[in-house]
Amino acid sequence: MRQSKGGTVIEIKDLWYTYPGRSEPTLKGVNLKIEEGEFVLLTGPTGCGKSTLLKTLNGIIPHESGGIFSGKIKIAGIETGDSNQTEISRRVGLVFQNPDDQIFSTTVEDEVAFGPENLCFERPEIDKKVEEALKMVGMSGHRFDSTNSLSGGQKQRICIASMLAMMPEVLAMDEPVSQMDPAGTREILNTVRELNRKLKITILLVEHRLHELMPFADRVVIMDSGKIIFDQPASKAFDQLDVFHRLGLRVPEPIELCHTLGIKASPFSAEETFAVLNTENFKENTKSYRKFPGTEEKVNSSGCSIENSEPLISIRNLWSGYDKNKMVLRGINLEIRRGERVAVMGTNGSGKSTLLLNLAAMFKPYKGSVKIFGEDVRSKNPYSFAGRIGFVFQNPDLMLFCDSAEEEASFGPVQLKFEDIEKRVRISLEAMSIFHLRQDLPQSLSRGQRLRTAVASVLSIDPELILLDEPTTGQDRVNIEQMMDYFKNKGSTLVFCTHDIEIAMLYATRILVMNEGQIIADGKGRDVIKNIDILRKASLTQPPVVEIANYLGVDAYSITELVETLAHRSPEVIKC
Ligand SMILES: Nc1ncnc2c1ncn2[C@@H]1O[C@H](COP(=O)(O)OP(=O)(O)OP(=O)(O)O)[C@@H](O)[C@H]1O
Ligand SMILES: Nc1ncnc2c1ncn2[C@@H]1O[C@H](COP(=O)(O)OP(=O)(O)OP(=O)(O)O)[C@@H](O)[C@H]1O
Repeated sequence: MRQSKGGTVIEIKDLWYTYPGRSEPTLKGVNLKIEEGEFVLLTGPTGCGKSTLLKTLNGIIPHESGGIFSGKIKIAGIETGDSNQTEISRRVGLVFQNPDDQIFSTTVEDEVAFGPENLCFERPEIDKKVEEALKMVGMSGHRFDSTNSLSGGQKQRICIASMLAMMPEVLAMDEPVSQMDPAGTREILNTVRELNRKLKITILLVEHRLHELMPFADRVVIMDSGKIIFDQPASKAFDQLDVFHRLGLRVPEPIELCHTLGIKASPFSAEETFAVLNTENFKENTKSYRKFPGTEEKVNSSGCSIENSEPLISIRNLWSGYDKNKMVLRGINLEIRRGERVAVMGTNGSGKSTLLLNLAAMFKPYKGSVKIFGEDVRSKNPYSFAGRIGFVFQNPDLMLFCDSAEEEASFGPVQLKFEDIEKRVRISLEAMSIFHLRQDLPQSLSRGQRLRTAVASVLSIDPELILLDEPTTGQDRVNIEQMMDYFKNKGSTLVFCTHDIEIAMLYATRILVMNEGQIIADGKGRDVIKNIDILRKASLTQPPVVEIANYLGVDAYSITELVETLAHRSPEVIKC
């Protein structure tokens, strides 16, 4: 059992860091003090330096990275500048942003055992730690699996388990749950919080989805352009909502709702919001509300005019997988028409990425048929669809191999011998807000910037069908909106996997819910999310605003709709 020592565990003084080859520093005088047992949420716009800061804590920067480093970091009693990597990693566990950068063993068991082995525990103790850590992340059944056979969310669970098996004094986590389903996210964050409380493990966690994290954090720190510009207790963080809005960060729906209604309150849950709204004062005020400023219809209400068009994709009884003895997709029937924006949701490992790979003709069906643009994929070479389908992998790094973002975006148009390459590249880089980074080496961009580079490389071929595997992970609000608005305004046919129900409700014309390789629901978002049994089966939850509407006894699917519903109802009708 760890011994609590009390006091300051992380102390960063005037930290500056410039990556090799860059003229501008990425960290510009960071000062931060964290006490033992604190749970600190670190957020900020994409590319502001969060991952860079985390890498300085476990010594990767500067010990492995090179570059120009100045300032002091004292962590769990040692100075990182004077200590070697082994000494630092005994104290600090870093969960990487990209699980593929962290995982290097071939089996799950070896991966999780690696840390305790290095700490020289006896074999029975190592086995016990592996078992406990896998149990904590819900992966006990995968102990002997190959790490290559894991889905994105399963890989993230293994990365967390590897760190939990060591029980370091400080756990630095870089978007550790970004690819996890909502139920899994909550379970794992509960576990981390429990360890934080019981064992006083200090947590510094980077995340954009504040609504998922706020119930767990003690303190919120915001970075912008390499500096810490905000540091507040979690309970007071949203008193300065303008900071979040100005930086384009996502604000939890209950807080955004209260703000829109002009109520000064920061509830995190639907229940707390209901308590805030269920006051005489509020009910009295609703009498005078007629039209709220800045409310605009955003949620998608229909699958629109596409119902009669020819399907672009037609799938009949599809069985598919990586091994013929273990089918992943089991009897999928699906049609997708031009202009639809389909969100694919469901538990980690339920087969979403595998379905997307089938839609991209990267698999041949084991049983059943897949027709893309009317052509049966069995009789076609996948390359014959080049230029017509654009696919972005869950891990964008798998598709970035050029020397600059600009070259990435021009690769497809060059291969397809388009004439207007320059124009296509510019439009796609601008659409993803990375035109200013066009000369940068993709590997030297932040995760959010790399993901947008990968999307730009697909947009530049202007494909008929766009397939994106979790395109919103690790992005701030502004970038998510910009990307999804682009597809919406262009009328793209888009299929995207996501665990983000709020984004799916805002941008998908249709939601598919998967469970154990089957589609268990398929319809308009507002119909799908009413079915609590389906949501539970697929590890999903209703968006907070819908839960709040349920509490109030009204029908609304977005903040806008809820505000307008409240405005047009007599307060007595609201079932408070
Ligand atoms: N290896 C590298 N070489 C050069 N520059 C880099 C490197 N890694 C990151 N940078 C630059 O440092 C800045 C901060 O990147 P970092 O990954 O720390 O941002 P972030 O806040 O974690 O972003 P995100 O939310 O997208 O993950 C970015 O502008 C990026 O281009
Ligand atoms: N390359 C592979 N080889 C063997 N099995 C695999 C491979 N990739 C995925 N699987 C297995 O197929 C199943 C479905 O994986 P898939 O990646 O399609 O799930 P997912 O729903 O996209 O999950 P996530 O939400 O975690 O991304 C999982 O049980 C996974 O272990």
